Amino acid sequence: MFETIQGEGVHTGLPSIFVRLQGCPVGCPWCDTKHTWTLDDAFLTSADAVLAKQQESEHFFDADEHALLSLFIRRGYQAKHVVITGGEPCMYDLVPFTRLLHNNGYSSQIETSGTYEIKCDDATWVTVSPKVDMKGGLPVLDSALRRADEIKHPVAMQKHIDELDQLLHRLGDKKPAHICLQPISQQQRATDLVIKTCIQRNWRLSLQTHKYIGIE
Ligand SMILES: C[S@@+](CC[C@H](N)C(=O)[O-])C[C@H]1O[C@@H](n2cnc3c(N)ncnc32)[C@H](O)[C@@H]1O
Ligand SMILES: Nc1nc2[nH]cc(C(=O)O)c2c(=O)[nH]1
Ligand code: SF4
Ligand SMILES: [Mg+2]
Repeated sequence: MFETIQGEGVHTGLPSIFVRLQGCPVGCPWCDTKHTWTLDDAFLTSADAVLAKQQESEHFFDADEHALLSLFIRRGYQAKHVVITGGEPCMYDLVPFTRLLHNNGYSSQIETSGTYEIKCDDATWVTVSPKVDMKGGLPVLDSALRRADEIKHPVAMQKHIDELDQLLHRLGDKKPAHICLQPISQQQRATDLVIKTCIQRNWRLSLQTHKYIGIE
């Protein structure tokens, strides 16, 4: 859990509290948060120990929605936007947490792969970064994409754009309002391809801006 600036997608630039939920079975080879994949009780520790981490590790803490809200206040966070990411946050039922946030003056956003059913408040902004090789299969992904406010598609090569085209084709006129392409791992070739494609299609460029400016 940390306070920073949203670095990706439509809300880029917005001060945000990030809550990174532990566990993800999807296994994207280029994932930049591989330390969140395991969910092993051997790494269960206290909130204070996790918040004091100086480097990435698989250690995590257990908290309900009320404990998280209390921690925001105890740590003096000023941001009013909460980004729930992971790992794969939709392994968890996020209805209680997102409702509590909205009742306390926060807005919320979920960053999900679309591999699990999305359970959250209606007012939550949902960003789906589609992963096609997953457990839930295409029905789960299609319903996630229909709920999505924003698609943020990671791209390294043309094949990834072709995959997105197939997904969008299946959705027909139920496409999310915002489609962003995000170069994988700041690679120059991926960035060039994404710029060219965004201009052609009138889609949005999402750079991982936090990585360019060296913040979390
Ligand atoms: C680490 S994932 C966690 C949330 C969820 N599991 C998902 O994939 O959306 C957060 C975002 O980072 C993106 N991402 C992960 N590794 C990346 C990389 N190396 N380059 C660009 N984007 C990456 C994902 O596609 C996703 O949009
Ligand atoms: N600053 C910042 N913005 C982000 N947007 C999505 C992120 C994520 O890892 O889900 C992320 C992240 O890790 N840091
Ligand atoms: S789904 Fe998200 S957290 Fe899981 S491996 Fe892929 S990018 Fe990483
Ligand atoms: Mg990240």
